[in-house]
Amino acid sequence: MSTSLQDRVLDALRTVQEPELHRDLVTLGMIKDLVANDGKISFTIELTTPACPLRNQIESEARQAVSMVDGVKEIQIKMGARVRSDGQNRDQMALAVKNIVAIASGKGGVGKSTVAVNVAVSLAQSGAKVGLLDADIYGPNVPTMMGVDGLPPQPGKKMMPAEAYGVKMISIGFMVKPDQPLIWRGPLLHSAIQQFLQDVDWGELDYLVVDLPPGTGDVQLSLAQHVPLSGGVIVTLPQAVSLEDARRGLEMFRKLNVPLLGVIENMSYLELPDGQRMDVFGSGGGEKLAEAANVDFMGGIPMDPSVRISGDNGVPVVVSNPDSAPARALRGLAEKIAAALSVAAIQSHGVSIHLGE
Ligand SMILES: Nc1ncnc2c1ncn2[C@@H]1O[C@H](COP(=O)(O)OP(=O)(O)OP(=O)(O)O)[C@@H](O)[C@H]1O
Repeated sequence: MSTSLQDRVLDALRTVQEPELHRDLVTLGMIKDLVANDGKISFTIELTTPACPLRNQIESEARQAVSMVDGVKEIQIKMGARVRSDGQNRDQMALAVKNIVAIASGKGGVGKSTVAVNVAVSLAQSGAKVGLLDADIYGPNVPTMMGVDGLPPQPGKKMMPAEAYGVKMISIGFMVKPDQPLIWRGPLLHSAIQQFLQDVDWGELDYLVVDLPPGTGDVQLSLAQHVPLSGGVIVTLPQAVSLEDARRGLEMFRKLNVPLLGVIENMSYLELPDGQRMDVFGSGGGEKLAEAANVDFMGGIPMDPSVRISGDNGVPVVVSNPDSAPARALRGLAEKIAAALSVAAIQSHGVSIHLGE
């Protein structure tokens, strides 16, 4: 019995792997609206994130595979994206958020907030629905970096988040006066976080990025415990410190049963006017940390005055200087985080759940 053209096209697409998820496009439920009509084939490839850097590669491999099928005369491929959820049920929190990722660091001043802000804005620029929760009680500087003074007018019962560069944003800094020392005791902090998750009108989000306070102690641990996280990322400097950092960062996420998605190194080097690179903070720390923690080293961000100036001016560097080296690095890291979240989502509930969706 001969198989239909449609079935043969599907079989061909089963030979095309999603390079990051290591499974084929059909098994991952990424092929939608397949029509085979008189040799004319059309279908949509639904990527797991709009921030997928491999979109062209996936499209061309799919086209190549289908073009080999007997009887195919014409191929039309549409590229789409639907961010998969990590499978956690957040309904009881009335939170329609598919993935929550925490940005953490072993110590202060390493650029954790800079990474959180630019990753959130990059994901929004790619077309995803993104929120940013600044939970850094020691230095809530996300509003400054996003150019936001405070909350918008609050007409209804639910708290409306601020919004900038396509990202919905809320900060623990909105809850204190500028010069008030930030003394947050456990219960107060937890109720603030609870409020941010439950009482804020986030709407539907693909990604909620959480800027944690620096450090991996009890405060961070208990704070992160109150947020149903899909994964965590650690930001570090290249200094050869910190097997200790790695251990503590790893411990923190492990205690929470949260996948550590990877390590990001900030201020990796300074590019001098003659093109040479200066290792201001040493080199190799990020990779060592990742190796010690047995997680992915996601990459480094160069040191560049434009990053600080952009942060101070409230225009993140991926917006103010999109073609600069740090902006390109930060966009690449956003793509890596999105990919790692896709992998974690697929691993958390297998692939079968996607097939009928
Ligand atoms: N790659 C970079 N190049 C130049 N300056 C940078 C870079 N990354 C961060 N900075 C600057 O370093 C300072 C600290 O960064 P940031 O506030 O993001 O760190 P943090 O780890 O969140 O600090 P905190 O411990 O206060 O939360 C900021 O002024 C920021 O603009």
